[in-house]
Amino acid sequence: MELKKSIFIGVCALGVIGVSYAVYWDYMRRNDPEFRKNLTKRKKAAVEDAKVKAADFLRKAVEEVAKETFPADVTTREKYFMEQVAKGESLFGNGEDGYLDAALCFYKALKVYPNPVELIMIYQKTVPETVFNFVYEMMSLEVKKKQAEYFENFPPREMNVRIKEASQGSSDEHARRGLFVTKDFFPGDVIFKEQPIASALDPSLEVGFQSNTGDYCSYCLKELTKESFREETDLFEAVYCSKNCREKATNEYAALLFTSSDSPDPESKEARLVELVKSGNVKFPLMIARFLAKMVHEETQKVATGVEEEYTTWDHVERLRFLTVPSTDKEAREIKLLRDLFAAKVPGMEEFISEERYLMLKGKLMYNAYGISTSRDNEKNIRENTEETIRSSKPPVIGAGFYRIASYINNSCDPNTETKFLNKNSELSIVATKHIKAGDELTISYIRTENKDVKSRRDELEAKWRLRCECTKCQSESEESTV
Ligand SMILES: C[S@@+](CC[C@H](N)C(=O)[O-])C[C@H]1O[C@@H](n2cnc3c(N)ncnc32)[C@H](O)[C@@H]1O
Repeated sequence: MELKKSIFIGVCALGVIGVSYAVYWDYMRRNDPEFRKNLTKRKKAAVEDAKVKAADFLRKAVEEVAKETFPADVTTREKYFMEQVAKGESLFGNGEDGYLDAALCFYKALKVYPNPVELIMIYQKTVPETVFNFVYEMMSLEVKKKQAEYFENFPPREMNVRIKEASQGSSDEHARRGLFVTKDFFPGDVIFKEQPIASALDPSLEVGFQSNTGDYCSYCLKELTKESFREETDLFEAVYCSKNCREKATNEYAALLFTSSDSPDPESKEARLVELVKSGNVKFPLMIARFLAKMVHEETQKVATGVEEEYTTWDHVERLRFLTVPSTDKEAREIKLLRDLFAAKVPGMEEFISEERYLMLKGKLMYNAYGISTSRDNEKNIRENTEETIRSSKPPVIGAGFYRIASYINNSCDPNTETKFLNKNSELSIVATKHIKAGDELTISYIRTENKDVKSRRDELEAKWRLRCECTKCQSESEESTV
């Protein structure tokens, strides 16, 4: 048979099969319940299959985009942005088959747009809902990926330390992290330096509280000289050592917490916070207020500038271990005060400051903070601190700071590092006191250990940190005492 003829017969046969199949299918769909059930099942399976394929596409797309380098200069970024948006529009214009590819273009456009938050809002109004959901899903996948890789990206490599499983420490699996060095250090070497996330002077040392012990910068905790820059900016009557410190404090928290006014209302919420801190000589409610204000500032900055840090302050804090602070009347008063204070200023913050979150935050700050020692005069008569859980530094301790990396250092009663405040401000330096080899864990003494035997050291650590010290010194001394 000729090739042409056989093709003709073949096509006719296919046509007949096609028509009879359509008739059969329609008949069965209307009359056979079993067939209808199977059909629904198959439809569901097809939807599921499409979902799996879409999820797979989106996951791979996020991984690929993470490897891409985007144009650096403004003109090429703009050109790239316009290209991606135009391509995305034409893809979704072709119908559902183009939705995934369209979403990828819009996601890539987000990468070079100066204000991503604004662009997301534009997308929400202008692209089909399914496409928008795909873009949104890619953004969530990116966030999840970043969170999962947190300990690979943080601390930055140049700091020569990594956060890993610790060799000693609590049996609680969440408490087993520690800080390890990636190169050798020798006694006296500064291993890394770190600025606090939040800090506070001992309230009795704030000038507005009529201290007679000396003046310290309310922002960086540096001791002030006669020539120091001084400007009282708020209800707190804080003084600062430089314009820079005043500006930072104003931007990060003071403008939000303490609105400046010539005759502050003593009944105002701000005044009540000052009174609470002052009367109890407690810095943690103030540190928490500053921390929350800083978070708000970070968010508003992000929206205003479109520039986003790789990890937010909350991302850092979330991973830190803490002990639960019991809820007493004191905490209830602090919570109420902060909720009232923030409610009037930032929508949503009142709900955010739940009892659970406040106690968690207080626990994180209290059990991770370091004492700050910036005074040049060791003999100064500094009022006894009422919040003793902070990890001690050499006296006199004039305040406390909460740090992202140093928080991970575990206790040892024979430590290989010590804290120093080399710039005489709240910048913490972790300094080697021994030869530390690459891969070794860094340790610090949480308490002052001079003239204390294993029992008193363990008792003190138990009382303040609820930890039974398992450092090598305590282990060997407790073995000796049982022999
Ligand atoms: C400030 S955190 C240190 C980092 C913490 N290991 C982590 O995983 O994030 C303090 C907690 O670490 C544990 N820890 C630190 N030093 C320890 C030691 N010498 N013996 C037992 N547990 C210790 C205790 O659970 C303590 O409450």
